[in-house]
Amino acid sequence: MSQKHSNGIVIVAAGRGERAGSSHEGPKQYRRIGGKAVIAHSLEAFLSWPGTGPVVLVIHPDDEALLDVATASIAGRRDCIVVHGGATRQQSVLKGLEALAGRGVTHAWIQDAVRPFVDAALFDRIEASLADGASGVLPVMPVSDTLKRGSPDGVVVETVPRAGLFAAQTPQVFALDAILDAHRRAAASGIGDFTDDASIAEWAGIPVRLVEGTPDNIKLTVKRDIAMADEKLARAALPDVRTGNGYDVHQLEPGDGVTLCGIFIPHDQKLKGHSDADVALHALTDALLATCGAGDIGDHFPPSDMQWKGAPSRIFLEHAVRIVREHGGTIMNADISLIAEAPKVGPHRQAMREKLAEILGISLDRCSVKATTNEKIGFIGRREGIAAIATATVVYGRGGA
Ligand SMILES: Nc1ccn([C@@H]2O[C@H](COP(=O)(O)OP(=O)(O)OP(=O)(O)O)[C@@H](O)[C@H]2O)c(=O)n1
Ligand SMILES: C[C@](O)(CO)[C@H](O)COP(=O)(O)O
Repeated sequence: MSQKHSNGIVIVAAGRGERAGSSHEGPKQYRRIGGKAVIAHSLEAFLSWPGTGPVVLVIHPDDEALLDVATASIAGRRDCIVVHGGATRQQSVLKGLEALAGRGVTHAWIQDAVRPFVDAALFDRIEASLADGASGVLPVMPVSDTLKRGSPDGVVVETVPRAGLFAAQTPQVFALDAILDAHRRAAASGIGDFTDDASIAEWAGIPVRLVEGTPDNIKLTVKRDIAMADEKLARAALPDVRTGNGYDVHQLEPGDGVTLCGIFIPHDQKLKGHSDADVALHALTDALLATCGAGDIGDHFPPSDMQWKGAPSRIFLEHAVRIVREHGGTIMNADISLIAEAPKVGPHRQAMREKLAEILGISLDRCSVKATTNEKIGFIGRREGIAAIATATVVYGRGGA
């Protein structure tokens, strides 16, 4: 059954974070991870989601200034309602729900400020469950460790079957009237040891539907959780730089010239191959494809396919450039080493670099061509073939490859 609803958000942030230990930044919800306070991550996740209505921030009376600093740059922060919490999470949630009442909200989304990795995909799953008529929704992750019950003196008492057991996350979402009533009744009855709102709903007889949580949506509880969250965000902010390499070799035979890096060089030999046998562009094509795991030149242009007979190798390279761009890549640099006894590459090097710059669509200083002989050793030294080694550097955008 589908029903119209409007969402009010309660973000509880009035705890003291004793298990995480103290810091000069204040309790854990004000600690900076990835350059931003934990509570700012959680708040931004909601404010950037279109389904969000009024937001209540439940804070400790001592933390007004910390909240202002932590959320100063967040658009929409000034529209949030700020109330003071209580001595327990349960009491803080009740204060937040009371602040939502009378604001035209049908459903309350109750969120721990200290779950900074909550995401819009989870909101959408919850929303779908509400639209389907759920009166309460709880995001959960199945428990994956074997569970033991221990005695106070540290001895295993029993193994608890884990089938059907889940770890509860937030946001936990309920019809506002029902959960507010349940919280009020629990408080009036002096029951103050509920650690989450789904257990209050359970106590009050409100059916709660499970939806799949998000593995990353962890609660920052101890010091190590905060350090790991910070490292995770620091890693995510690093540019995604990838390097690919490629190698190719073609045999020489009597002829009138070779094409290397797209430049024809008159010579008394030619390179034998299905296409124009430009080893340099072939190696670079492989290097580019390697940066996004897109196979090699043979996968894209099988030698058995007659349409590539005598083809100019720039079309292979252009294809690789397209694939890199489709994966969100920006080519930063291409470097080719040619290994040939002859012809001399030096006089053509500038033209080769210009050709690479044109095909790759990057500046000349990002294109390098080098050459070396093989000191008359081996098949290259005997002028039986020419080889090329290429390296490409590509930066991929987040959400790209
Ligand atoms: N009196 C309280 C206690 C907790 N919370 C909030 O409830 C969430 C989850 O609680 P928890 O991780 O237990 O936080 P703390 O109570 O701060 O941690 P600790 O138990 O280690 O002191 C946190 O966002 C916390 O700020 C709250 O609003 N009011
Ligand atoms: C609400 C909660 O995050 C769900 O897992 C959890 O119960 C909070 O527990 P805590 O005792 O306040 O850490």
